[in-house]
Amino acid sequence: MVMKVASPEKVVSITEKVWQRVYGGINNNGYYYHHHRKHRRRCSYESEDEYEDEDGTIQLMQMGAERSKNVLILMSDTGGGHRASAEAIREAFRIEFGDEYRIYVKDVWKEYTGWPLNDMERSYKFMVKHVQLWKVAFHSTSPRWIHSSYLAAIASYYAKEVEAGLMEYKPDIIISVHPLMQHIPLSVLKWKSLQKKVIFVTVITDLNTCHPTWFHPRVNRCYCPSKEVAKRALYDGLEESQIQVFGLPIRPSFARAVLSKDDLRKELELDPDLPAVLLMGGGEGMGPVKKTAMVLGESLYDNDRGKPIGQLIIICGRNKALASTLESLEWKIPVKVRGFETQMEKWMGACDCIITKAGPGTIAEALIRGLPIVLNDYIPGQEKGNVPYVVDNGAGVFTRSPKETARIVSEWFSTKTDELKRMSENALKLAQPEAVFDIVKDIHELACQRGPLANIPYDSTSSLTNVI
Ligand SMILES: CCCCC/C=C\C/C=C\CCCCCCCC(=O)OC[C@H](CO[C@@H]1O[C@H](CO)[C@H](O)[C@H](O)[C@H]1O)OC(=O)CCCCCCC/C=C\C/C=C\CCCCC
Ligand SMILES: O=c1ccn([C@@H]2O[C@H](COP(=O)(O)OP(=O)(O)O)[C@@H](O)[C@H]2O)c(=O)[nH]1
Repeated sequence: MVMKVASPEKVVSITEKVWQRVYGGINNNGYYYHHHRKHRRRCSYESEDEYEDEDGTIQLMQMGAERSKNVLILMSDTGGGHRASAEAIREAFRIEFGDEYRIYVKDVWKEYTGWPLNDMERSYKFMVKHVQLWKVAFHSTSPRWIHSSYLAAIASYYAKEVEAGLMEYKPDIIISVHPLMQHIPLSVLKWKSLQKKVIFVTVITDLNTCHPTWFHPRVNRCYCPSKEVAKRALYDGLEESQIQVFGLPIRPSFARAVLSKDDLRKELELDPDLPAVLLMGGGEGMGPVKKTAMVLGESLYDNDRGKPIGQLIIICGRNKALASTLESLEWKIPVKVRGFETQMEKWMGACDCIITKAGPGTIAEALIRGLPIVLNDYIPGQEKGNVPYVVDNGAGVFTRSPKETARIVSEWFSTKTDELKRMSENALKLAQPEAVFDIVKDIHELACQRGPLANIPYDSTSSLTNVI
């Protein structure tokens, strides 16, 4: 692996100083040299044919390029979607780049700071249960001057803790998949003069009406899952060059799933012939799941013929109380009640349609599987815009009424199978299974474009701060 420093004079001299302090050597051609080491080609500033072998024994190499790069993904379990996206990104890095990147998925706030940052999961659960409270909190914090000043105050209060939390992982790249994880880490990077060393990108996990805290003008990239979100980002002051629209990152197992519906049904012990509806409410099993299940249990049973016209799979996520209540009920139709499932691609692949609250992760996954969607609820604010995203694109319907939901599904399974098929086709048109790969490849490109300062080891960044 070779590198010639092609950056402006100033960078060369800064780098030279740091490099001399750390390793003590730079040759006349501007190549950094290292004895007797060969490495697989990774990020490179120049093409291989510009390689010059000094004397046959000295190998030239890119500064620090032989080590894996550390990627820190910042997330919080406020809902299930942020973790699912973080894991999707981790898996896509592994598939695309093997050991070139070392990935850490962390809630740094929870591990290193104090209240209120370390307790966001509980606070969020409480607020969305009292939905009006969440609505007020979401909208009242939307103006930039409000959330910026609030987050700036928290950043200065927890500066040391956040710094310790970030530096523990010596990140070359920080990826935030959470709306409240831009301002504070970016402030810390600024205070530590690490902005040139560390790449910071945001991967937005809301499909439409996202909160403006997602948009921070100092990010290197802001990955927007839809054109609607990109428009908001531009409106909020991000430059076009900062924005990329690839889609919402979904676990690669969804994109790469190959098993047929018949095989999946066998594996999951489902009825091989009856149409199947999947009922869920995000990672926490939220929304009117119980009531909907009970009405479906009746409406998917044909009383005249004395047999079911469909089967029901209910995934309750982390809502254990819901799972045990549903398990204790008597059903006329085949019903499977499950807790938190790790192989959602299989359950979705085995079903014919889905009923869910308007969680962006579940929606994006269902689209990839071509499942028509009945949206039966949404969290005000960030999930509101997901309803027109699905309905206006002909991939599903919205109703809050469990009775109406049951009627729609019964019709899809009996008299309106053509509508079910049409919606399934529309769902597949909206799907973006490759988004997560496009995102990690773009991040890799960013890492490759970074100048040599990005490769200076963390142990030497105090020297870096002094010379910049
Ligand atoms: C009138 C003056 C008000 C001054 C502010 C005072 C207090 C703030 C109180 C509450 C904070 C409200 C935060 C609002 C911003 C939310 C941004 C957002 O979109 O959050 C969404 C995430 C959840 O993720 C979503 O989950 C969904 C599913 O459930 C779905 O998957 C979706 O795709 C996801 O995006 O929400 C959070 O993470 C909220 C955490 C709530 C933390 C409450 C803590 C309350 C205490 C103090 C606040 C501390 C820090 C927050 C600073 C907020 C500044 C904007
Ligand atoms: O048992 C479950 C339930 C949900 N999920 C995943 O959790 C995420 C839920 O995200 P979404 O944005 O739909 O809603 P949230 O949970 O954030 O409200 C999706 O990726 C689901 O596939 C899962 O893996 N197992």
